[in-house]
Amino acid sequence: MANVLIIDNDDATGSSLCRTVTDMGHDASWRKNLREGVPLAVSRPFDVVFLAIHLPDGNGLDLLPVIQATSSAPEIIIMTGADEPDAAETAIKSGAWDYVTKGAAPEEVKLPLVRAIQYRQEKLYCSRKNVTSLKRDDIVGSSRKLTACLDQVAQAAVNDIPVLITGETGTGKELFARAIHHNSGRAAGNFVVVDCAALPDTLVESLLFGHEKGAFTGAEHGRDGLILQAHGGTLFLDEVGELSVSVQRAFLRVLQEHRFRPLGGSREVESDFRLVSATNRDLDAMVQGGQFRSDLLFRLRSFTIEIPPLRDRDGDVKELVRYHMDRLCERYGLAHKGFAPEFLQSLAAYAWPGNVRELINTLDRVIVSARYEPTLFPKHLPSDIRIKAARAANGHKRQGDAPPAAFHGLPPLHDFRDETVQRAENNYLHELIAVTRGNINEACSISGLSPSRLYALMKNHGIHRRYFDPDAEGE
Ligand SMILES: Nc1ncnc2c1ncn2[C@@H]1O[C@H](COP(=O)(O)OP(=O)(O)OP(=O)(O)O)[C@@H](O)[C@H]1O
Repeated sequence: MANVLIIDNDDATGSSLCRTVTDMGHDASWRKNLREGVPLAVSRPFDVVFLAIHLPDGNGLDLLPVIQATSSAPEIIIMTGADEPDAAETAIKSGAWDYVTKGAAPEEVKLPLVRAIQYRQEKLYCSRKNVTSLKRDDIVGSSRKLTACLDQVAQAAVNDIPVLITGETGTGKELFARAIHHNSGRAAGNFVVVDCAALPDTLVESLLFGHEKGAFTGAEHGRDGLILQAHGGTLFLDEVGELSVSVQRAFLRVLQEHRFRPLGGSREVESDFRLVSATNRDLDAMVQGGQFRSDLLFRLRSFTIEIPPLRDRDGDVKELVRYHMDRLCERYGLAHKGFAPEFLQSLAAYAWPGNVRELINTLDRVIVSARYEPTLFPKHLPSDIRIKAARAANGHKRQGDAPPAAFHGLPPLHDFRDETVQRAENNYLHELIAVTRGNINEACSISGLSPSRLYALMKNHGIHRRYFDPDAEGE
């Protein structure tokens, strides 16, 4: 929630702005002259100040530098009259964040305000970035696009504004929502998931708001709803696009006031939760089609994180395969497996319409087909995946796409050698784990390495030492 100060003597403009700001979930203070407005800006931290130019006791632009010099250094949005074409230019030259015309519709005021708040949050994040190290939870991948999303998680974690996570099915939206929670100041509170697609119409209100004993037939005990369970923590609305219109209305009120009345209750209760939502639907199109409330959408997406599909994340498939294959082997009590390079190449060539979830399901099928065999080859892949991957590779050739760099000519020997050694070492280590079934003495005796050298090599390759040392903590 941001703190916004309005300095304007015009009653209609001031009250309309106050309403818009509070409707967006922020705190609004309103003063009608510089005599009261400027001392307030000095004494209390504000994020944004809406400042009129012509005020009863002076020109707002003259005091703009004073407001900017306060310790909270708020962003200033100047309010100009429709008949002052030069005022906008003057405002920008004076270092204001933006300007709006007095009497503008609320929608026109919201965007500069959202941007100013986002800018401040990013600034705050950058200043804290050096001391903040993100807990990635189980998020695997180091592609540029995934790393950019992790940066956004870090930004979202240091403030409390609502976050909307978008992306195709199976891209990891829930995982990212959990990462925001675990890295936030609310990590000690609950992370409560509301699966909006699975809320039965008849029970939705009691599930969300809770109920008192005897509120309806069969309510033998009172019960807290999901919203109250999220008090002090994070409420995650998964598949938010599936909320029915009547529940959207009820939710909007809860988001505005953070208060609600349980079914059968006589008093309202309060819940201080942070909201994160996710969807794979086009909510703007749903607003256009009348299926989603625009005022609710506005509240949900103060900050947006768009998770890219797996096919656009260069190199992540390989990392995900190693990570999830190791977890699956552990779950089935199997020794860890090595990979033939062609196995990984086939997986990387496939488009993964179901994204990471489809990849994990595929690996599950691979385990069934490979069982105790220590190395995975393309033949272990389900045939539909092999066929689609082969078609995708052929498609590239037929369409005359530039062939991969390796086919043009040779890379520099130095790069080629390094990459080959790295790959060979990595395969060797996985084979070693598989062959020795995690017996460190046997692994040292086969490889001729000391335990410390072996552990160091594993660390270089991002392979966890617990494969040989089950008591090892996460690194
Ligand atoms: N980057 C990642 N690293 C490791 N595992 C991942 C990653 N992304 C997703 N997963 C795994 O993929 C599966 C699907 O992820 P998740 O449920 O978060 O996707 P989603 O986008 O919320 O899907 P949906 O839209 O269908 O609800 C989960 O098992 C999750 O742990």
